[in-house]
Formats: sequence, C-alpha cells, structure tokens
Amino acid sequence: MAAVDHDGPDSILAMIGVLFTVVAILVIAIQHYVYFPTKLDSGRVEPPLLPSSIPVVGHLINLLIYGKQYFMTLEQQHHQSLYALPMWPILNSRMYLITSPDWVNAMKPTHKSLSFYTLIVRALKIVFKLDETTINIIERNVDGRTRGRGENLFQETHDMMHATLAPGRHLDDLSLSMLNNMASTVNGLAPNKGESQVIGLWSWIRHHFTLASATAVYGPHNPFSKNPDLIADFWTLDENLISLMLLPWTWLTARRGYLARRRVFDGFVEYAEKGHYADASQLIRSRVALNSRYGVAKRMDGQLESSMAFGLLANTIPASFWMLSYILADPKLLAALRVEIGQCVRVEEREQDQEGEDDCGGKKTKLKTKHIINATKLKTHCPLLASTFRETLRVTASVIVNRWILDDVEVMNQVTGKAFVLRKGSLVQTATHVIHADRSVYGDDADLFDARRFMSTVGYRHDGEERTKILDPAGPFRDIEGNVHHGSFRPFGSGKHICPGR
Ligand code: HEM
Repeated sequence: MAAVDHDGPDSILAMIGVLFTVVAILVIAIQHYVYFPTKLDSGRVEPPLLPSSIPVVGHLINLLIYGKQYFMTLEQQHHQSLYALPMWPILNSRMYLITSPDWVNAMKPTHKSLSFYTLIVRALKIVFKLDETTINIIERNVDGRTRGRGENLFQETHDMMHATLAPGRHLDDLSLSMLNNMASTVNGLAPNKGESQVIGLWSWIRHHFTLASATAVYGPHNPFSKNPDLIADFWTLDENLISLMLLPWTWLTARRGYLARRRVFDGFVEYAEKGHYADASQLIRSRVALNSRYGVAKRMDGQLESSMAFGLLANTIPASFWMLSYILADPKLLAALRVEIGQCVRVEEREQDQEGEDDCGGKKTKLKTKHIINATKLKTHCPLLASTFRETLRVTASVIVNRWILDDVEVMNQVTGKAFVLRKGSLVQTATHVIHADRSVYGDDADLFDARRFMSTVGYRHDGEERTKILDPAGPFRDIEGNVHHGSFRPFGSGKHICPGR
C-alpha cells in the first residue's frame, strides 16, 4: 500500500473541497435565514419569497441594472402576480410586488394601513437633501395617526393641490398658459411654403415642453427659463433617481446625477430665495404659503419645489413624446385626428401690412390666416384623441405605485381565493406597466398600440322592438362577459393619492 503524502496535491484538493463545502453550507444557511418567511400564528402565511439567481442580493442588483423592466421579466418567467422579493440589506429585507388587477383590488380594504408618504419622506431626505428641521415638520403626523387630518403640511398640501387642479378657473388658467407657451414654439416651426425643417423629436419635446410647463406652473422667472442648461440637468437627475436613492457614496457611484442635482437645486433655491413664485400659478403660490405657515426655510422651499417638478414633468413629457410618435407614425390615424381636431379649430383671416404700394398707390396688404384651437372643445369633441392618449399611457407609462405597510395586513384575492399576510415595515409596489400589458385583460393584441382601444364600446342590440344596451366584449379592459376588470388601467394610481395632475 502506498504511503499518503500529506503535503501533496490530493490533500490540497481535499482542503479546497472542505472549504467549498463550508462556503456552500454558509450560503445555504444565509439564504435560508433571509428567505424563510416569518412564522405567523393561526396558519396565516406570507407570500413565498422568490429566490434569485445571485443569492440574497440578486433582485436588488437586477433592479439597479434593468429598472422597472425587471418586474415585467419576473412576471413573464413566474406568472405569480404577487411576489415577495428578498431585498437584503435594504427595505426591511423584503419587498412585495403586485402585477395583476386581482391583487390591486385585494389591497383596497387595507388602505388605512398603507402609507403613501413614508417613502416620499425617505426620498426627500436621501435624494432631495431636506434638512432635519424640514423633515421633522413634514413627518409630524404625516399619516394622520397621531392627530386629526389636516394637521400636517403634506396632508394640507394634498387637499390644496386636488382643489386647485380640479376642473375650474385655476386649472383653465394653467392649461391656457401651457397651450399659449407651446403655440408660440409651434408657430415658430411653421416653415415657409415649400420648406421643411428637421427636428429631433425627443430633444425638441423635452426642451420645449419642459419650458412651457415650467413657465405655466412656476411663472416667467422659473429656473429653466433663466438657465435652459438646467433642462438637460433635470433629465439627468431623473435618470439617476434610483441610483441616488439606493447607492452609497453617490458623489462617486452616481456622479453625473450627483452633479446635475446640485445644479438643479441651485436653480430652484435661487428661484425661492428671490421670491420669484410671486409671479407663479396659484398652485405654487398656495404651496409656498403653506410651507411658510409651517416654518419651512426658503432654501428648503427651493429643494421641495425641485421634487414637485418631478410630479409635473417626469411622466408628462415622455407621454407627450410617445403620443406624438405614435400619431406621426400612422398616416391614417394622423388624418383621422386632423379631421376630429378640425372641429375645434376656428379660422380667422386678418389683413397684414406688407411693404410697398399697390397699383392704386395704396398700402399693400396680404391676408394672414390664424387657426385658433378651442381647448375646452378638445375635451368634449375628440374621443379618438382621448383614446389615443389613454392607449399611449397604457403602452408606455412605466408607473410604479408605492405604499409602505404600517401594520401587518391580510389580503385575499377574490378571484383565486388565495390569502396572504403582508408584513408591517415593508414596501409594496404595484407595477402598473405589467398590468397594462396583461393579455388576460387586454387580449392577444395587448402588445400592440391600438389608438381606438379606449373608444366608447357601448352599443345597442335590436331584438325586434327591444333595444338593449350592450358592451363590446372585445373592448378594452372588459372580460368575455363584458364586465370591466377593476384595477386594470391605473396610469395615475388610485384612491386618495390618485394623481391630482391627471
Ligand atoms: C401623464 C402624466 C402623469 C402621470 C402618468 C402621473 C402619474 C402619477 C401617479 C401614478 C401618481 C401616484 C398615485 C398613487 O400613488 O396612488 C401621481 C401622483 C402625483 N402627481 Fe402625477 N402624473 C402625471 C402628471 C402630473 C402633473 C401634470 C402633475 C402636476 C401638475 C402631477 C402631480 C402629482 C402629485 C402632486 C402627486 C402626489 C399626489 C398626492 O400627494 O396624493 N402629476 N401621479
């Protein structure tokens, strides 16, 4: 029998083997600890935690790399519609994800235990760098649990914004100002007869819509008009929001976003400190008055306004770009919309002075045509335009609705009968873009853009003398019996915090 050489390659291999086994046991143990759902009493269960290919931190890494698209991938791979994702070491180690209307509806009865503001306050602290005094002002009674409603800056701001942006004078003023600002830009585009002009649609829309919206809301001295370079900075900041929220040492790890944020802050702080909101819309004047009543410092007013600019611009401008792209890419749709919108346009011909004299020695004049759009009529006379807008949001708006869970809540899916407990101190996200792509809701053509999808589907069936109202079963968000799927179209969220700018 040969003697064993203790220092030879066999023993090194054996040691490596032992090391691997120890590491594997450790990884399994950590994974087991992280993934194992907390035991609950009386047989209640948490949704099973979904492992990732890279143990423990895989979902977090995928989210940082792929963003919201990762949720679509998860649904395509697992078809689970309610997920518990390990998120160690952040978000209390787990996050719930909802990707179906059934689970959206199951969440409804729990709304008193869900907080809209917890995550917003976190973002204001980490990304928008509000100081401790301002955070304390905002956090006091933010969920209305310690004192009554209306005794918190954000609750009051919420009520004011919904009132100011409801149909009426203030909203009309805003819309009119926005449309007039855009009209002057679009009129500048009109080429002379026979000439054309090439524009890059995304950069053109991003620039001019940002300016037009900011001028309507923040007034003529808004930071973007003062320094148009801030427009690009704002969109760089938008691209980097998640990194700025989640990564450490952002001056190094998310440098572009970090520097863009500094310049955007400077612009808004100067705006606030110079009191330029005196010329702004009612919305901003009311916000600043409320901030001042609660003791918010001017510098913090500016940083808060830079966060509000995201509410105003981050969804509106991509939606405008996509809507225009879909329309311009389809000549039939463009022609149909021109006819529809034509009903809302009044044409005026005005004489305009021209240089020189006419044959009789009088001053030369030429006719100038002016097209005036009646914006109110656009809302009432343009069903195809409205449907195109909604379909654009369905296909392109990547909206995530966030809620922080304040108490353990039990949710029951009325369609499948499944019930789970979602744990206090976790985040629940609804991925509306995944719901909007659901074939079981929108049919086999859910991937396609159909401008007419949201046209009214109400019709009448004639049975002899009888006339019965019917719903087109192929219509949007209806099932085969014609019943509307609740929770299937949510680009603006829902409930108390539904978007006031919708
Ligand atoms: C296509 C355009 C827009 C989309 C898709 C959109 C989407 C949303 C969504 C999904 C929410 C969260 C709702 C929830 O969590 O339940 C929201 C909230 C909000 N949006 Fe919009 N929004 C748009 C335009 C606007 C505009 C133009 C403004 C401002 C004039 C605005 C101001 C806000 C504000 C202030 C909130 C927070 C509401 C609260 O505190 O309760 N949004 N929006």
